[in-house]
Amino acid sequence: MNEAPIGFIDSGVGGLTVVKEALRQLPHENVVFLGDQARLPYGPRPAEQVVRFTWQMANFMRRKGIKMLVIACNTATAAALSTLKAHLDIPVVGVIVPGSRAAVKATQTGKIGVIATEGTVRSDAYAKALHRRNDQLAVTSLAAPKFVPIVESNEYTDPIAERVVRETLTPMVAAGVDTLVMGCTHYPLLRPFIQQTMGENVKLIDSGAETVSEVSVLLDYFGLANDQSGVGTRAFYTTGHPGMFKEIAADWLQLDDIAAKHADISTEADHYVEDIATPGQTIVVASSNKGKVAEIAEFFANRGVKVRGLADFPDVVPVDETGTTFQENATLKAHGYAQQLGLPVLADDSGLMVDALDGAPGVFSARYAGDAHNDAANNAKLLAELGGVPAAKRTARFRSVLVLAHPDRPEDDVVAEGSVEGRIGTLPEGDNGFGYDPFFFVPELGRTLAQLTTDEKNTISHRGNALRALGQKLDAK
Ligand SMILES: O=c1nc[nH]c2c1ncn2[C@H]1C[C@H](O)[C@@H](COP(=O)(O)OP(=O)(O)OP(=O)(O)O)O1
Ligand SMILES: [Mg+2]
Repeated sequence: MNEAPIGFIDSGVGGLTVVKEALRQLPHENVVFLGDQARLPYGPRPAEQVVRFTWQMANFMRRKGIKMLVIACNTATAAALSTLKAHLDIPVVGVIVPGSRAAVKATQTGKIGVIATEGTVRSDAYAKALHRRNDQLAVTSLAAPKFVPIVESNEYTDPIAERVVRETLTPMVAAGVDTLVMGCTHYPLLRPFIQQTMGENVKLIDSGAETVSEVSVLLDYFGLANDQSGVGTRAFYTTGHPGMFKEIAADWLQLDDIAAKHADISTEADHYVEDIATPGQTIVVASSNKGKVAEIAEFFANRGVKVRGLADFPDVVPVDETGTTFQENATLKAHGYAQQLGLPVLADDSGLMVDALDGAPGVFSARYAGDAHNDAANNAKLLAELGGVPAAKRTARFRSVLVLAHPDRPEDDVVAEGSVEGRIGTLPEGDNGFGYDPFFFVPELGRTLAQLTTDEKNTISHRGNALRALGQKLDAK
């Protein structure tokens, strides 16, 4: 457990100011970061929506098996900290209390300023936290909605940033505070301009940095600190484009080997769900098709779940596909293997449906050219059958039906399906994938499925779509 990572979540790159401090104060700890850049900024959004987005990030993090969750975002802390704390059985830390505590400690005159997003200012969370400690404090709050976009667009060192900071902070300068809380984790990237505008005597409080001190205390308190020596692992995810993220992260963290990955959290539950697949969990996929198993394994790897195929169970007796529909065959396979193995089993039955061939080969896709699984023979037959059919009439789709069966609860099947539209080419293109992939051209991508990586194929394929639908059904249960 102590080697489990600490999870940091934010609406964007701002949370990296917290991660930076964590890498400095807690270098042995393993760290996972997620920035929801695709839906940024959080500041102007209604609190109810911020709560839902924050749950999606938290559920993504739970799949990574984190031992502690840091909400490295003031807007999300103000909106969602209490509900996350109430439901999760790991420590959850927000940035507002540590920032307030540091401000109370720093002020001499009792005049404290807070700059934050509209959402945080509207919630009044800082003023409340400060007044809970000392109701004599004079608190001036100011929303700075232009700061987050400047940081996210990587312009935080530009002259334009200097001007925006100067203009925004004019009322704060007039308030005569001696301590200013940077109540948004994006703002420390603008620190030089903020300090210059406020004057060198004003103490700036970095709420994120203060939070890491709190994390450090809690790790010891709960006996969760990682005793390993050496530098921990760092994993970075963004819901946006990894390119821009990497640039800012590399600059700010002074790390040049940042591997940032795209994360799709749109299918995560936007509320608390009790059972969530965590690392160490294994799913048995009822398939002897290596390509299929590899795709399903890749999908679940992003969620921390290991996948085993039938190749791992050499004694299992093959189940015949005697059904007339994908769903019948998937059900036969899922139950046949679940009974034999005594484990929950996920089966996929899939196939290609070509319009010009009235939906053939359909459920017979695997044995189109005979009994054996012979991709080359199947593709040759497909080309022969389509001989002379012009490109515009070669429309087709792949379909996948998934059935998840439990050995002891046969009535509890979860069924999901997905499809992808395309066109059958005349020459094979690409070496990845399996089956009919080299001939399945996807017009929107200008490539065949065999020209995509497994990850890319999953984002658009029938199987990927079916897996996402399955995930949603499981989360809703
Ligand atoms: O993404 C795909 N890319 C290319 N071809 C595909 C795909 N998805 C299904 N297909 C075609 C080929 C396969 O041979 C047949 C599925 O038949 P299907 O019975 O579901 O699978 P299978 O016999 O290969 O393995 P198993 O039954 O052990 O899971 O449809
Ligand atoms: Mg089969």
